[in-house]
Amino acid sequence: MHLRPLLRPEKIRPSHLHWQLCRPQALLHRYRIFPITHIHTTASSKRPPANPRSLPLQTNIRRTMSVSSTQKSINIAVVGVGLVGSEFISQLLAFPSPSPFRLVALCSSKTTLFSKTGLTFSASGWKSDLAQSTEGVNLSDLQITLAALVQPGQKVVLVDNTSSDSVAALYPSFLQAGVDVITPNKKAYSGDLKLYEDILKASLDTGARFLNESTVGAGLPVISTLKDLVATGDKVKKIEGVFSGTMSYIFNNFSTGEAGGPSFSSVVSVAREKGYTEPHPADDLNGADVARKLTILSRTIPSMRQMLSEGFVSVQTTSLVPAALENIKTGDEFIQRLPEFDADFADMRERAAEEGNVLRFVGVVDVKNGLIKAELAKYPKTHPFATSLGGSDNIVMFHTERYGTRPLIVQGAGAGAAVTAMGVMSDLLKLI
Ligand SMILES: NC(=O)C1=CN([C@@H]2O[C@H](COP(=O)(O)OP(=O)(O)OC[C@H]3O[C@@H](n4cnc5c(N)ncnc54)[C@H](OP(=O)(O)O)[C@@H]3O)[C@@H](O)[C@H]2O)C=CC1
Ligand SMILES: N[C@@H](CC=O)C(=O)O
Ligand code: NA
Repeated sequence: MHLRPLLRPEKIRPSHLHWQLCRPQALLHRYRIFPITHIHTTASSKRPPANPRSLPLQTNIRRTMSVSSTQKSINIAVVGVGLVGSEFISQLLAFPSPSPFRLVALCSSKTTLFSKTGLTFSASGWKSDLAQSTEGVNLSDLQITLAALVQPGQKVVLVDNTSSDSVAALYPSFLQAGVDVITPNKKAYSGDLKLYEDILKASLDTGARFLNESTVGAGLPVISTLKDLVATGDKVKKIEGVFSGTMSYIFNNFSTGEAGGPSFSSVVSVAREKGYTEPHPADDLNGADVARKLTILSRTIPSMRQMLSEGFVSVQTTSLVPAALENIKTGDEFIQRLPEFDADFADMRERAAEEGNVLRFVGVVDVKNGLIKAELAKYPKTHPFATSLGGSDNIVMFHTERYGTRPLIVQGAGAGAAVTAMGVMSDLLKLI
């Protein structure tokens, strides 16, 4: 087996973006059943219709959100026009007129389009206009330009649809300038603690908001649910579930509890084609994506945030990336080499199936015991993690004082462009 060796015993702080790594086989002997008593599906995994006019009722609701004669449109600058960014722009431009939003800037990694009165596009569309722009990308300049647009009653929003650390590092300066920040990018909220604290401070100083619903569970209401639980004084005891759309898709298809099945590398490829993976699929398979999500959730719970900032808690993370593939630079090469390890993964699957189990990649934030972990575990094939999840479904169970023995459960598609962009749009609507 060529999986990552066990690294011990140091405590690694999520604030420094490292995770304690464990070898999955060591953990596969564990057998756990969670007391699930109620499953409430809060979001559909169906892709929303591209044209809002096809839903008259929805259109009416959205029309009430359009800007009134006294209200100014919200100026929006979008950085990152990949899978999620492109879908976000489609959803934004599909808003019925008069829209409460005005798109003032678009930035790819190479070019920029800007108009303070609102961008208009040629017949060939925004993608081609952006590609043909001769203006390069300078986000410090963009910050100064957007700051100048902030006025009393005039909101300006940066929507970061990249997975870039360097864009994330600029959030405090945008927020200090009064620009709201909305993003599905996990880097700022799960990375260096100083950056996270600078974001909180800048937001407090200016009242500019930072919203990141899509960083956990894509469009599923996970962050907003947790914030509501905390803000209303409930005590969160534990959060557990399947937090990765990629890992969910992989194991829902790879490990069904029956002998045999598709190769590991083939299901990873399909997850990538469907747009569930991070730009580099190793960031999903090494558990880092789940560890980031668990860190984001933990920082939202005051007692956990305290423990994290004091270095008392680490995120124990199981990596599924074979040691030989750890330093592969591109996603394409990683996918190309993965079949070399199919036999190892098939072996894990067969051993689980022989015991009547399936493999699932789960995450736990155990507030009571100060424990955070992302791991590959075995579950009986009758367990809800085996029977109730399909596609890229996430399931997140909040065990709290008020919810007692019946956890609050959020379940539905947890990755994919349509549902992620919807989460970004829902954050935008919170500003109206
Ligand atoms: N896909 C999903 O299901 C989900 C994704 N997310 C998050 O959403 C974000 C986007 O994901 P996704 O759309 O799938 O990824 P993509 O790789 O498709 O898109 C990211 C885009 O960001 C661009 N980019 C990178 N750095 C910069 C920069 N400095 N300035 C401007 N543009 C830049 C890239 O351009 P180029 O290609 O030229 O490098 C690329 O087009 C990520 O943070 C991801 O974690 C969150 C939840 C679910
Ligand atoms: N790669 C991530 C995308 C959403 O955060 C996942 O698979 O969950
Ligand atoms: Na979410």
